[in-house]
Amino acid sequence: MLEINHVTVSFPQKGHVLDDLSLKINPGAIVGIIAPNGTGKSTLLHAILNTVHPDSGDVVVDNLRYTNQKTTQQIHTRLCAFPEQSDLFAELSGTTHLQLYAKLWHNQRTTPASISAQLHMTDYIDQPVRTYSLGMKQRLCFAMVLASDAPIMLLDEVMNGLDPINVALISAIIEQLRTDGKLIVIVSHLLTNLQEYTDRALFMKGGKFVLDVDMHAEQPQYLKYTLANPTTTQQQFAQTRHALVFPNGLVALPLTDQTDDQIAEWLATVRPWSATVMVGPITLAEHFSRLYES
Ligand SMILES: Nc1ncnc2c1ncn2[C@@H]1O[C@H](COP(=O)(O)OP(=O)(O)OP(=O)(O)O)[C@@H](O)[C@H]1O
Repeated sequence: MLEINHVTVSFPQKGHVLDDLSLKINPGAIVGIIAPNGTGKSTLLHAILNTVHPDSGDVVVDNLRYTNQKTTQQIHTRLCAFPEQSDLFAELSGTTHLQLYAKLWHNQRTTPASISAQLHMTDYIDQPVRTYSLGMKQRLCFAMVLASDAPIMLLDEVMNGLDPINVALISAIIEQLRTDGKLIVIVSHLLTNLQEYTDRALFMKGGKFVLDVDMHAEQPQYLKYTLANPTTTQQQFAQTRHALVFPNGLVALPLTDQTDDQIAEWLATVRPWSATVMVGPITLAEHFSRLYES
């Protein structure tokens, strides 16, 4: 289990990047951390790894805290962070990188060969990394996390630079990791992709979690439509129905407690106004727009 208890981190001239942040995650869960650039997502992962030391609060991994070298080592055998491409060794092969991670984390469950086959890397895995494209290096970085087989995986921008086929491949593997009981914290700007597999989505703002979406809970339904330049009548219609109005022109009328007749009436009203009218929950991308776009 991973616990973050009242963690505050500040940097000179930045103030609190993390402000009294708390979070508890059980194994077998994928938690997405969402926020615009420069908000503190990576800082949170660094605090979990203890590569950034909190001003106050603490991180607890399976009841262990970063109190001394021994507990730090014990925690670090349980955690594996997605490496930066700049950490790769240009002259070493992908296989050597996988062997290194497997050895450091004492992985006896999977082999570099099975991991490279799973990620369709077999053709080039024995070539030196200097011959890899950006996407090939990105896949190798993910393969290294798999090679660790650590119970907790911290994935910062794992999908960066990947084509849609590889995004789908890695997404499917992440879902399988959850089934295997891994605890995964993922930072990503691909919100439609996160929507498919996260168990929980946490939105950060001002150093705090401002929205915590349980993706398995029944999501409230909305009648959603888009108005580029709403008239006064259209604004009043939305206002009196307690609509959520988004900066990109999306209007969402809450359907909770509305009768079928009422919904049919609203549909008939808004259909001539907007080319796209639909019923559904607020998506992660829509939450993002509402929270961060001015
Ligand atoms: N070591 C540091 N020293 C000073 N300021 C830092 C340091 N690390 C991060 N920051 C600042 O903290 C803030 C949050 O940075 P962080 O990298 O955590 O953001 P992020 O949400 O991960 O952004 P991105 O989506 O761009 O990766 C930024 O303003 C950044 O400049």
